[in-house]
Amino acid sequence: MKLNIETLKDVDAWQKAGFNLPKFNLEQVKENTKTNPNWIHFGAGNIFRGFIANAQQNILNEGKSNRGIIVAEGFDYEIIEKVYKPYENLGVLVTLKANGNIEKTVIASIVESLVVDSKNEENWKRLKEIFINPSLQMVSFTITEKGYSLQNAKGEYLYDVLEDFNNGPKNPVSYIGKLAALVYERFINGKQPLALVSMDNCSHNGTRLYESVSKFVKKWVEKGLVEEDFDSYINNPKYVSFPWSMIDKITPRPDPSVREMLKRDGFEDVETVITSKNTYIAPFVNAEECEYLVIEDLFPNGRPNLEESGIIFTDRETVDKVEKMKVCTCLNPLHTALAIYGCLLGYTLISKEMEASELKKLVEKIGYEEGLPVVVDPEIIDPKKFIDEVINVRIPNPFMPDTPQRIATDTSQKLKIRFGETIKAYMKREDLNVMDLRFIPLVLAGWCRYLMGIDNEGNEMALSSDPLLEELTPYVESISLGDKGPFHRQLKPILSNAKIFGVNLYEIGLGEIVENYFEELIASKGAVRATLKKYVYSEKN
Ligand SMILES: NC(=O)C1=CN([C@@H]2O[C@H](COP(=O)(O)OP(=O)(O)OC[C@H]3O[C@@H](n4cnc5c(N)ncnc54)[C@H](O)[C@@H]3O)[C@@H](O)[C@H]2O)C=CC1
Ligand SMILES: O=P(O)(O)OC[C@H]1O[C@](O)(CO)[C@@H](O)[C@@H]1O
Repeated sequence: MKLNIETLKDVDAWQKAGFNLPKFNLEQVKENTKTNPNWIHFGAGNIFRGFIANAQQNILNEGKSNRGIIVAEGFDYEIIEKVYKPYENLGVLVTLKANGNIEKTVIASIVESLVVDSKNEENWKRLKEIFINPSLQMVSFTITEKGYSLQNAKGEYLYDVLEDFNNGPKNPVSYIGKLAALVYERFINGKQPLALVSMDNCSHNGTRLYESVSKFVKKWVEKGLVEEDFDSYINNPKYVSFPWSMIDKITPRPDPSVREMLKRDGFEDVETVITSKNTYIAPFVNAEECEYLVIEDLFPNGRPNLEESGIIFTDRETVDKVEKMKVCTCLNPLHTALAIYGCLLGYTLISKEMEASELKKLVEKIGYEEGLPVVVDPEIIDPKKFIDEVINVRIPNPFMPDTPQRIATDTSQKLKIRFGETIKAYMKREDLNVMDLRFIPLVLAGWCRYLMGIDNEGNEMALSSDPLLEELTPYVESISLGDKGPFHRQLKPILSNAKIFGVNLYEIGLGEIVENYFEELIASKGAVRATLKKYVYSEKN
C-alpha cells in the first residue's frame, strides 16, 4: 500500500491491514481550510505529526470542526519536499501502547504544506494570503528551543538576523524575521488579532517567542522600516497574544523496528529520511499513547476547539505549575536518573532499565519520597496520578524505542531545574531537612561518575553531547576505579558550581554526601550496581 489520497479510497485494503482511516471528507476540509484558514503550524517535525495533527484529526472525525491545519516549515525545507509533498501531506501515526497494542492511523488533518522562504514566490505569496485572512486564529510552533534564538553561544546576533534587522520585512531570511514579516502583513492589512503559540519544550515558551518577535519589531520601528504602531500591535494582547503552553508526549525518531512492522503489514512508504539539517523523519511517526498539552487560554481572535481532543486550556499560572510539576518532580528527574545510571550500566533502552528492581526503586524513591513532598500541585492534573503513570506505564513501556543516551544529552543544563528546585524547596521548608535527601545526591554522584567516561565494567563509554563536557571531564579524568578518596579536590569545582545545581552543594551540606557516594561508585568494577542496591534496599532508606 502506498500513501496517497487515491489509495485511501480502497478502504477495505487499509482496514484489513489494521489502519484507522480519517472519517471526514478530505476534499471538503481542504477547501474550507484554503478559503478560511484558522490554524497554521510552524515546524513540520515528528511531534507535530504525532500529537498535534492527530488531535485535530480526532475533532474532524467527530464532525466538530470543518477545517484542517496548514503546516509551514521555515528551517528544513527538505522535510516538505521529501516527506510531505510525495505523500500529499498524509502521514501514519503508530501509537505504541504500553500493553503491546499498536494502533496505526492515517493522519489527514494536514491539508497544505509550505516552505517559509521569502525567495519562493508562490509559497511566500500564499503565506501572506493566510496571514492577512481575518479567519486566522492561531499560529503554533514546534521548532525546538534553538528556533527562538537570535544569537549564537557567544551572545552575538546571527548573520541572518542582522541582515533582517537592517533590511526590514521585505525579503527576510532569518526564521523569526520571516515570522515577524508575516505578522506585519496582518498588521498592515486590517490589524486583525492573532495568537502565536509556542508548543516547544522550554520554560515560559510564550515569553521566549514574544521576546524574539518583539526584538525584530523594535529594531524595525527604530530604523523606520515599519509603521510605528506595529510595536503597540505586538504588545497588546487584545491584538497579538503569546500564550504559554506545556507539551508532553514521548515521540522518538522513526524507529527501524516500527518500520519493519509496517512493512510486514503491507505499508510500502516506510523509508526514513535524514535530511541535510539532521532531521530524522519518515512517512510514519512512532510515539507513546500518553499525551498532555496544556495551553494558556489567551486567544484574541478565538481558537480551534482543541479541548474536544483532551487539550487543556487554562490560565498562565496553571500552565507554569503543570510544567514545574512535570519537569522538577514527576517526569524529567526520573528520566535523568535513568539516563545517567542507564549509560553507566550499559543499557540502550529506558524501558529495559525498569526491569532492574534497583533502578525502578531508585526512581520511585526520587519521585515519591523525595519529590512529591515538595511538588508544585497544578490542581488540574494530580501529581501522584501523573507520576504513577510515568513509573508504571510510560517509562517501562517495552515498545517505546527510547534510550538513556538520548536523555543523557545536555545533562549539565538540566540538573538545576530537575533536581535543584527540589533541593531549594527542602531548604525553604521548616518541616523538611535537606540533609534527609539521599537519592537525589546519589544521582548527582552518579553523574560525576558518568563524567569519567568509564562504565560499570571498567570499559570506556561514549558520553552524550553536552556543552560542559570539555570543562568538567578533566576534573575527574585522573581518577581510576579502585582509587581511594577523599575526592574533595577533584569534585569541589563541579559540586560547588551553583550554575549547574542551582546551589553550591557544599554550602548546604550535600557536597560531602555526594563525595562519599562517589567514592563507593568507583570502588571497583561492578560498584555502580552494588552501590545502587546497597542504598535503595537499605533499611534506613
Ligand atoms: N519529540 C518529543 O518527544 C517531544 C518534542 N517536543 C518539542 O518539540 C520540539 C521538536 O521536536 P520534534 O518535532 O520531535 O523534532 P524533529 O527533529 O522531528 O523536528 C524538529 C523541527 O524543528 C525545526 N527546527 C530545528 N532546528 C531549528 C532551528 N534552528 N530553527 C527553526 N526550526 C528548527 C525542524 O525544521 C523541524 O520542523 C522539541 O525540541 C521539543 O521542544 C515536546 C515534547 C515531546
Ligand atoms: O530529557 P529530555 O532530552 O528533555 O527529553 C525528555 C523527553 O521527555 C519529554 O519531556 C516527554 O514529553 C520529551 O520532551 C522528551 O522526549
